[in-house]
Parts: sequence; C-alpha cells; structure tokens
Amino acid sequence: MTPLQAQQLLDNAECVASADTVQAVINRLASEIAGKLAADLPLVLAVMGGAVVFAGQLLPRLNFPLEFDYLHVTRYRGKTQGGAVEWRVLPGQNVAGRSVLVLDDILDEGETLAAIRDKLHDMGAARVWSAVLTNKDNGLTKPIQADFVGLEVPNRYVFGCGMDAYGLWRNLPAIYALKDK
Ligand SMILES: O=P(O)(O)OC[C@H]1O[C@H](OP(=O)(O)OP(=O)(O)O)[C@H](O)[C@@H]1O
Ligand SMILES: Nc1nc2[nH]cnc2c(=O)[nH]1
Repeated sequence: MTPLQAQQLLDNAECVASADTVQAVINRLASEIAGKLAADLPLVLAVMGGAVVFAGQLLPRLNFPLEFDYLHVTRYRGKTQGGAVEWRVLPGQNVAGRSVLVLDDILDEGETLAAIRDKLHDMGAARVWSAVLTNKDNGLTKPIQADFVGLEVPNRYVFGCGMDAYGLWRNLPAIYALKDK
C-alpha cells in the first residue's frame, strides 16, 4: 500500500471513539483493575502486537506493584479475517502460581483470548484475569468474556490505538472503523 492509499483508508474511515474517549476509558479501566488486583502483585502480560498502545497507556495509571511481561500470538496476520491461532512468543515460566492479567486491544470472536487463558492455566497460573480496550459487538456467543472491558465497538473492522488496518495505523490515538466494502 502506498502512503496515499493509507491516507485514503483513514480519510474514508469512520471515527468510533475519539482520543479523549479512549483516555477516559483507560482511566476508568485503571481504577477498576486497581479495585480487584492491587494487593495481588499480579503479572501483567501484554498481547503483542495489538496491545502495545493500550498497555503503554494503562501501565502508568496502575498505582500498585506489578510485574510486566509480554506474549505474542496472532490470528489475523494483517488481514481482516481471523485464522488459526499462531504462537510466536509463549508466556514465560514466571506465570506459575501467579495472578495474571492479560491485556489486549480487542475481543472479537474471542478465540485468541480463550487460547491465551487455556495456555496460562496449563502453565499453572493461579488466576487469569483479562482486560480489553475494546469488545466487538458481533452478536456471537464468545468462548470467553473479559473481566475488564473498555469500549464496545460496532461489528466492523476497527483500527487505531494499537489495532492495525492491513498492518498500518496502529499509531492512531483514536479508534476508527473501516469503510464497508
Ligand atoms: O477475538 P479474536 O477474533 O481472536 O481477535 C482478537 C485478536 O485479534 C488481534 O490480533 P491479531 O491476530 O490481528 O494480531 P496483532 O495483535 O498483531 O494485531 C487482536 O490483537 C487480538 O489479539
Ligand atoms: N485491527 C483489528 N484487529 C482485529 N482482530 C479481531 N478483530 C479485529 C478488528 O476489528 N480490528
């Protein structure tokens, strides 16, 4: 894709959450998470790559001791339809016996987060919590619900705030939905 095509993608998209809304949502999530996990010394795991913006903005708002690490799993690989869950970096052995909080940018069909939860339980996590910046309102019965949900987004392909559109635009401070084809 050329820079002009990438710009046209954004120009034709619809903003579904402004940058101010996203900041307010992350503030609320930080306080909800502190209410549940402040005394647990949790291991916080960001799901690369989509969670990078969410994690980077949430972590400084969590005012209690925690350990941070990441895992990398992908299922969309720059496309707008998901496929098989592919592990690129497994969680570390430090999950055993821990209260683990998984951070991700979006819960869509739920396959990714369910696979992460199962993996963490297999590795001996004492309790697995999850926080997602967005939950897609797609009418599906999902295999997992997140414990902490930022925003509901419409049943369209969304991007910005860590979420990509054809591999691009993760850097946007607001959330957009691709124009319907
Ligand atoms: O609920 P699901 O339908 O399973 O989709 C959610 C997952 O899809 C995205 O990851 P993606 O595979 O696009 O990789 P990325 O993090 O590199 O964008 C997103 O970051 C979630 O991890
Ligand atoms: N960027 C992005 N990634 C996703 N993964 C699952 N659904 C989506 C979506 O709508 N946008």
